[in-house]
Amino acid sequence: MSLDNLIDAIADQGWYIWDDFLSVKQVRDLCQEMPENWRTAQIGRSDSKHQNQRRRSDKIQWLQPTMGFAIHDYLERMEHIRHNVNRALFLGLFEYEAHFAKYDIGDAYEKHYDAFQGRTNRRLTTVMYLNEHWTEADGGKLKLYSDQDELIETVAPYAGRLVVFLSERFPHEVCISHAERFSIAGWFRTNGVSEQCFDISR
Ligand SMILES: O=C(O)CCC(=O)C(=O)O
Ligand SMILES: [Fe+2]
Repeated sequence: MSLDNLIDAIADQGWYIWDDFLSVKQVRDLCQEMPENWRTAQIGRSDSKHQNQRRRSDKIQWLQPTMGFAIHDYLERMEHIRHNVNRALFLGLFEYEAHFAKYDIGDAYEKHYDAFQGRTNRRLTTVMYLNEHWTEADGGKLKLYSDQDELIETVAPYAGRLVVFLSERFPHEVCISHAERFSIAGWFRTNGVSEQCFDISR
């Protein structure tokens, strides 16, 4: 698993799973820097944001490079990916935004797209998992579907594993979690204007 494999997989199939992207130590360091003040996650753009506990029940906290060394390091790694993916695939990825997510027992995220064509500038989704002792019984798997709604892959949220996929192409869901589940969800965005609206939503 490597950056070259990631680039080839995104070009060929649009998604990639990178196991051991981070070491156990790097995952632990990130967990140490995870803030405590979780906010209920929201769905949709700034003008239509609403909280919908049925569709999405995770709590989030946006990453800032100033939050700590491990977070800064993680954002640097994403910057490295952004640079190399742009160079190889000309996706025009301009910036990266990411939040920690916490799913308590019983939490889930119903099937959704991270981006709708022409309506947001999220192009490439990343999910980093932080669950060191995850087992089958803990549930919380990510299911990735094709745009014809066929199940492509079921992904357990093992620590160190990074999932990357094109935000507009793959509906996906987080199955009900039976244990506390931690992750960093992030999006590479293109710059700017879509359908005459600046998309500055978070
Ligand atoms: O945590 C995951 O596996 C995916 C989360 C997700 O789909 C999202 O935050 O948009
Ligand atoms: Fe998503």
